[in-house]
Amino acid sequence: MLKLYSYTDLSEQQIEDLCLRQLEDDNTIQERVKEIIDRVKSAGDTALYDYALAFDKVQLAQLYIGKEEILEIAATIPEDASKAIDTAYDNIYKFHASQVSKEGKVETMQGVTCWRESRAIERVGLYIPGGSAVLPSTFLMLGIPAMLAGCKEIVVCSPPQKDGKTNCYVAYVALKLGIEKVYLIGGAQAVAAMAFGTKTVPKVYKIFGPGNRYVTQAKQMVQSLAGTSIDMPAGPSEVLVLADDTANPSYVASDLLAQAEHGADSQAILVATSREIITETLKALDVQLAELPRKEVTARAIDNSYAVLVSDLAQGMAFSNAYAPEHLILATERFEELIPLISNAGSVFLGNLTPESAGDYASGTNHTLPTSGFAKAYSGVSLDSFVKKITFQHISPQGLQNIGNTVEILAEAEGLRAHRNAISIRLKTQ
Ligand SMILES: NC(=O)c1ccc[n+]([C@@H]2O[C@H](COP(=O)([O-])OP(=O)(O)OC[C@H]3O[C@@H](n4cnc5c(N)ncnc54)[C@H](O)[C@@H]3O)[C@@H](O)[C@H]2O)c1
Ligand SMILES: N[C@H](CO)Cc1c[nH]c[nH+]1
Ligand SMILES: [Zn+2]
Repeated sequence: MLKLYSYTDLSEQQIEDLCLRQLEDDNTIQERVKEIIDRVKSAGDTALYDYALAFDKVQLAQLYIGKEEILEIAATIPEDASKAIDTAYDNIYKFHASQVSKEGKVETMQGVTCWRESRAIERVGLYIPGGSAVLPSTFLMLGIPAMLAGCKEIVVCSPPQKDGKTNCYVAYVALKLGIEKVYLIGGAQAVAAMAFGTKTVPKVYKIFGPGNRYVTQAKQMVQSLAGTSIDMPAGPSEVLVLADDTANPSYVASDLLAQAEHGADSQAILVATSREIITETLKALDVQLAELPRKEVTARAIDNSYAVLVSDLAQGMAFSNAYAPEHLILATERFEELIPLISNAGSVFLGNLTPESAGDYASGTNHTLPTSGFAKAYSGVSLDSFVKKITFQHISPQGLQNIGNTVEILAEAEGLRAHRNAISIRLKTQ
């Protein structure tokens, strides 16, 4: 059952506390992940085989499946599933291809020209979750922009399944993306392997992808331990639904449950402008929950969630901005007027016919998004995440005359004579 709060009765501190995600056991997780990272760093592949046995309960013969096996496994995909993947692929491709942009050159002063060019990050690592559910959709969300950006080496890790392989959906996506190896490695050990490299797993410059708390913690740790860059902390899924009396309570309940079913540490928050919407949504939620195959785990996430009663939509938006949800659903016909009020959210779903599941799989936007309040400062994955922007400049003889003295004076003001000289020597000889 969802706990219920009334916004007007909450103090600022209580709102802040409500916006904290479940943080119990953080120290234990940190210690365990550090141990895993250290062991992968020192023992390499041996550690990876050991962890596959310990956590995924499989004795692997090899740490990856190669081209032949990918082809064989992909061939077993049911036809309706391959068609659905094709459609999702096309939409995600179209949306991310539209993000390819070229900036113009800018003459900041006559003869001084500056510009930026994008270059792909050469070696990237993609983590595809596969613990409680295997997520080939994440493979599309990461693989398509990596390919569009032109990344030369794309290393893919996903936990091995019970048969010591990956499933036909992941294999089919690998085939579509032209990826010839899928490493059968999950959790913090996969992140460590890609960050430090092992005999089998190539070291990468940047690691992408969502995952459970072990994966997310490991990504955060390898930034300082291995100097590896990461996309963002993309941990347990969460949703905040802001509903008014134009919402359909059954739809709202289905959206809350959709994110709750990801895992017990997921959160589904209902913010509503009337008690009636909350009551009706909770009724629908109970009915729908009882029918779900993952009802135990989903119910645990619901226990970890709550509803907030607000006086109007603007107050609801204030709470949403404080919470900074990974997904924000505006279950109201008045969504247009709320758009300018949104300051913190990973991805937003507008109106009563736009379920968050559409974005999870197939509409085109990326589903790898910041959780735990990180939407206050991070964006979700996009094509930009896979490139660096390099700046260029060129100065002509006229430009040197125009800018020279400014640089000389500023260098002198900082007491950096050699900087000044690099200009003066040129001015004298021109
Ligand atoms: N934020 C996003 O963009 C986004 C997108 C998709 C999924 N998700 C989230 O990704 C997560 C996927 O989690 P998952 O667990 O199903 O798969 P996962 O692949 O992230 O994790 C599975 C791995 O965790 C490791 N592990 C499990 N128990 C462990 C333990 N006790 N100690 C050390 N390591 C352990 C194992 O190595 C296992 O292979 C969910 O929380 C889901 O909500 C987030
Ligand atoms: N909702 C997840 C992002 O938080 C993405 C996903 C994949 N499959 C289903 N859902
Ligand atoms: Zn989802």
